Amino acid sequence: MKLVFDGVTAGYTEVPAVRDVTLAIVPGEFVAVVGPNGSGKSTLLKTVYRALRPRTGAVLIGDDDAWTARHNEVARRVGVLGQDQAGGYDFTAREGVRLGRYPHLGAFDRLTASDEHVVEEALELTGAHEFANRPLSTLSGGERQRVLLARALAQQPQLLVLDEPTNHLDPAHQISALNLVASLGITVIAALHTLDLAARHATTIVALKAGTVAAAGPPAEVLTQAVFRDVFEVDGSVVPDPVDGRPRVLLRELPS
Ligand SMILES: Nc1ncnc2c1ncn2[C@@H]1O[C@H](COP(=O)(O)OP(=O)(O)OP(=O)(O)O)[C@@H](O)[C@H]1O
Repeated sequence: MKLVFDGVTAGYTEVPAVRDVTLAIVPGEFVAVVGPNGSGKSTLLKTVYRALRPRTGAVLIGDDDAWTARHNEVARRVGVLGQDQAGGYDFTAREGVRLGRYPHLGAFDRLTASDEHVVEEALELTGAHEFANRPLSTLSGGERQRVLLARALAQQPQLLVLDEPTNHLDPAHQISALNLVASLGITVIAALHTLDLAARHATTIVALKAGTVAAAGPPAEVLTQAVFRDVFEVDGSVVPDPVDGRPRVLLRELPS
């Protein structure tokens, strides 16, 4: 599914948190949105999943404006793992994942056997089946994060919006979660803090600085000395991993 930001400005006060963002994301791309704290990553994602309406500009999902299309159509197509999205703590993990099927159901429909199959598959893929019957309130941060990812997958979306999906995850689950979403072949836009993960998993990196796009393109074009310094205020280099040859991002403090 295509995703377009056309001159998007959005925010919470008179000072916008993202300004005049224009990006065209082609179907199947894995876009990592990176940038320092407060640079507007979550705000930009919120304009896609209808948590914050752009003040000016438009967000297009496929050929439809995210904000004027019928809500259910957008909900069906867009899977979301947001920040602080825990909610429903009395649910078990499995019940939480079942919520991912609701956009596909009519008002009085119940989950069918095939819906339940999709739910079980999402639980398995994320490894959340191990604690599927436990209340969400009893899960660790990383376990809950895997349930939220399973819920987004259970929706079988055409576009996945992930706000710091690796938050709370241990190294093995960080890698498996990003491999998993990349393997789906759908369009993914994910706010990521770890540049190394962005370099290894994304097809495109968008670097935000103070709410505007400082650089956008393939990882090798965006993760440059200039961007490390100008956007992140660190020194950095990208080197091939000695084992698999894929990129590794090494960061250092700026020389004083
Ligand atoms: N609900 C809100 N009300 C007012 N200002 C907000 C609100 N949410 C975010 N902001 C401000 O908007 C700006 C962008 O925030 P945003 O959460 O998009 O940044 P981010 O890049 O996701 O940051 P982080 O890396 O810390 O998660 C920040 O200055 C933040 O303080």
